[in-house]
Amino acid sequence: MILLFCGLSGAGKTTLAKNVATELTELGVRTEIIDGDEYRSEICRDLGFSKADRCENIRRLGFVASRFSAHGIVTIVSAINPYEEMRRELTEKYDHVNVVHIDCPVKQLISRDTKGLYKKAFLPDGHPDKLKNLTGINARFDVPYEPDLYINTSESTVQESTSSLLYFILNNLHPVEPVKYKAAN
Ligand SMILES: Nc1ncnc2c1ncn2[C@@H]1O[C@H](COP(=O)(O)OS(=O)(=O)O)[C@@H](OP(=O)(O)O)[C@H]1O
Ligand SMILES: Nc1ncnc2c1ncn2[C@@H]1O[C@H](COP(=O)(O)OP(=O)(O)O)[C@@H](O)[C@H]1O
Repeated sequence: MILLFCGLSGAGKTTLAKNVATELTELGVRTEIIDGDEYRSEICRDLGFSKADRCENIRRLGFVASRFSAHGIVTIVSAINPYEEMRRELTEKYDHVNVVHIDCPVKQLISRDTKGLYKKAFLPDGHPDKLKNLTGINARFDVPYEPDLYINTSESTVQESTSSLLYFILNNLHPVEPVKYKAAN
């Protein structure tokens, strides 16, 4: 099972992925988090934030997720994943993909500003530190069309949001299916 998170920076993706992974592990459910930020400093370090690079990023994360998921591991892809076309591509390509929209109003994100990115996006044009492509401010984010789960982190506590996610995962777990290997040629 793949949980394909999408949501703006600071919405709560990392917090909820880690919390639910802890709870699942305690229940004996094997879980893996594929975090956009983390993979960007490793196998996606060649990628920036253009549309083409973001799409390539999501393709790579989706592929890795599919390998974990094929072994019965609950796999959370925690990335902004801003384009509906990419979410659809992965949903069609791999089995048991669930889109989870981690939502939060931009006004609240600007006040959270956990990484100082929003402050940088609002710097005047021409400022050397200005962030020109922050998703939701000056770069596109497609609101997901009919996500499998919607969580608004401005309306619920971390514990409540974690519980919604945990409930969803436990109710949608699939039995492990044998992994099929294709010969490379
Ligand atoms: N311009 C711009 N826009 C969005 N995010 C930015 C940007 N520059 C750096 N960052 C940092 O990169 C993290 C997002 O990486 P992702 O791999 O999740 O992005 S994407 O799915 O490919 O759009 C994101 O992590 P989160 O804050 O956890 O979402 C930021 O820390
Ligand atoms: N209901 C909630 N769910 C998740 N995070 C929340 C919630 N309410 C407040 N927060 C806070 O919002 C911030 C989210 O940061 P983070 O998880 O790093 O976001 P992201 O990974 O989407 O960039 C954290 O400081 C977290 O404590």
